[in-house]
Amino acid sequence: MSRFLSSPMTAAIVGCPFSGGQPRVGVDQGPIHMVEAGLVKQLGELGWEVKFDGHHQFEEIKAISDPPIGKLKNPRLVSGVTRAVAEVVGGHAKKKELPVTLGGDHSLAMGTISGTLDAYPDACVIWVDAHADINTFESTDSGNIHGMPVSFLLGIGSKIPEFSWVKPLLKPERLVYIGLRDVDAGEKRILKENNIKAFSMHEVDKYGIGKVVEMALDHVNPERKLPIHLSFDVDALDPSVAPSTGTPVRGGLTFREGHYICEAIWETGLLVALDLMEVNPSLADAASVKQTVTVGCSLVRAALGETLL
Ligand SMILES: NC(=[NH2+])NCCC[C@H](N)C(=O)O
Ligand SMILES: [Mn+2]
Ligand SMILES: [Mn+2]
Repeated sequence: MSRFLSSPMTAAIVGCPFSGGQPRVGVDQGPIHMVEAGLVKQLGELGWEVKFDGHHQFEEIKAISDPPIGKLKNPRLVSGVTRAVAEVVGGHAKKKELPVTLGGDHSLAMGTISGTLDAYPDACVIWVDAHADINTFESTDSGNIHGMPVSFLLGIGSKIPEFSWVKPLLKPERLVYIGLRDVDAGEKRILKENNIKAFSMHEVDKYGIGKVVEMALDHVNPERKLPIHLSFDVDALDPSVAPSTGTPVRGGLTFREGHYICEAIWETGLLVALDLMEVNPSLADAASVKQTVTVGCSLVRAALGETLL
């Protein structure tokens, strides 16, 4: 059941083979692997109409010359690609379809969330990740834009002309994190200064995942009536569960905790967009890759209504 989607419910798979927001090759192969693992068919079996137009090639986006801006790497490429993604995701959302964006690196969320907020200005964002991805132009150490999309969406940090298309439509009180455990010092300051609610692994341990999801929803969606964008970085899961990802951090969510989050969000009936990011099939051995791709697909199914009984 979903309050905002048309029936029959349509899921639009947005395949984004993109790696320009971080340095490790291979994350662009994530969406291709998830589709090849049978995701389209699996969602069909759950009762969804599934649209899949093939993977985006971003052919129109050529960053002929893309020197760093400050520390930011591939800025024009990331801007161009995420802008195209925003158009596609926003278009599906306006048609009352559920965009399911497969990454690719998490800089893509600059596009997906812009698209969602274009269609649903009052949407809230649940960001499930080991990382806060909220570095600004000033605070980033790595210069990898996949560690920065949230700051652009909030409109904090120096404005960069190349990213002027990103409207700062996300309000800090409409954002909540679950799963954090590797947050840069500058990011901790930004979270505090902007009063952003975050449930780290410490809170998951302390309260249990059921209570954490409930508290997260109470914060961003107290009356349970706002549309929800779920942005899930597969590195939120423990590396023993999802090893094939570019920035693994130990001490993460268990298989069930990850799935519980997806199931509980689906149960709200408020989901309007989903991202599944940072699956990198070129890191680790074949068995680990298969495990990570499989878990990526099952998280998507859980968020789209698959139940255990
Ligand atoms: N989407 C991710 N996996 N992000 C990792 C970010 C790591 C680090 N905080 C950085 O800014 O570079
Ligand atoms: Mn991450
Ligand atoms: Mn991330």
